[in-house]
Amino acid sequence: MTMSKSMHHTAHKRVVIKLGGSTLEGLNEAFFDNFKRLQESGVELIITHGGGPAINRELAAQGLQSHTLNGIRVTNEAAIKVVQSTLIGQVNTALVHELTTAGIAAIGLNGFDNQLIVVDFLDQETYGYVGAIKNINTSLLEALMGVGIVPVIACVGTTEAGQALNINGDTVASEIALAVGADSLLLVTDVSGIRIEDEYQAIATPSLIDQWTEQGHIYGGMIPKVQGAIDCLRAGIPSVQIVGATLIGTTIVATSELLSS
Ligand SMILES: Nc1ncnc2c1ncn2[C@@H]1O[C@H](COP(=O)(O)OP(=O)(O)O)[C@@H](O)[C@H]1O
Ligand SMILES: CC(=O)N[C@@H](CCC(=O)OP(=O)(O)O)C(=O)O
Repeated sequence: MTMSKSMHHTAHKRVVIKLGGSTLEGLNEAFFDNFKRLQESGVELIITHGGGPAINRELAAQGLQSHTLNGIRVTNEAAIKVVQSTLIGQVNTALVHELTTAGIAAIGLNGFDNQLIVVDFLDQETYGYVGAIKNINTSLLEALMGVGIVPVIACVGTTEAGQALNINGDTVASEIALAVGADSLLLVTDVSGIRIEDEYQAIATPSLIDQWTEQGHIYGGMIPKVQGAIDCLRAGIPSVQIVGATLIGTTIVATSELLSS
C-alpha cells in the first residue's frame, strides 16, 4: 500500500497493539488491565494478533508441513484452510473472550468483515496463499472506536473474489496503523525488543536496522516487525515499539540518523 494516509485530528489518541502468537497464550489479567486503563484515559485502541504457534500445532496435528521465508509462512492450499480456521475460529475468539473478561468491550473481526482487509496474491509461486494488502476499509473501525468498542483483528485477508489469504500479523498491524493514522504502534512479542549480540536495544533507527539485518542479527519473525515499523515511521507515525509482555523493549525512531553513521 502507499503511504501518506493523513493523521487523524481528533482529541483522542489512537494506539494499535499487535499481540504476537508467541506471547498470546501467556498473557494474564494484569496485562489486559493495562489496556483497560489506556481505554479509560480516552485512548482509542485497535488490537491485532498473530497465532503462528497455534497454526504450527494445528498443521502438525493434521500431518501437514510448512516453512517460512523471510518470516513469512509459505502457505499451500491445505495450509490456508488451517490458517483461516485457527486464527479466526480459535485464536481470535479466545482473545475476544479474555478482553471481555477483563472488562473491555471487544469485537472479533477479520479481513472479510465489511472488506476490512482486501488483498492480492503477494507472489503465488513463492509464497502460495499469502496476501499483499491492497486496501484497508477503515469505516467499520471508525464506527466501533466511536462507541468505545475495541476491534480485535485476525490477520486473514480476502481477495476481491473472496479467497482467504494468509498475511503476517506484523504486516497487518502496521498497515492498520497507517490506515487509521495511529499515534502509536506497539508490537508485543516474546522478547524485550531487538537484541543485538546479547544486548537489548532501547532505541533503534531505520539505518541501524538495515545494518543489523544485513549482518544477520535480525532474522526470521523479527523481519516483518522491523519492516512494518519502518513503513510506519516513514509515513509519519511518531512512535513504534517492539516490546515483551512487560511492555518494555525497543523504541524505533525515524530521526537521529546521525547516531548511526
Ligand atoms: N535481533 C533480534 N532480536 C530479538 N529477536 C529476534 C531477533 N532476530 C530474530 N528474532 C526472533 O524473532 C522472534 C519474534 O518473532 P516471532 O516469533 O514471529 O514472534 P511473534 O509471534 O510475536 O510475531 C524472537 O523470539 C526471536 O527468535
Ligand atoms: C504469512 C504469514 O506469515 N502469516 C502468519 C500469520 C500468523 C502470524 O503472523 O503469527 P505471529 O504474530 O505469531 O508471528 C503465519 O502463518 O504464521
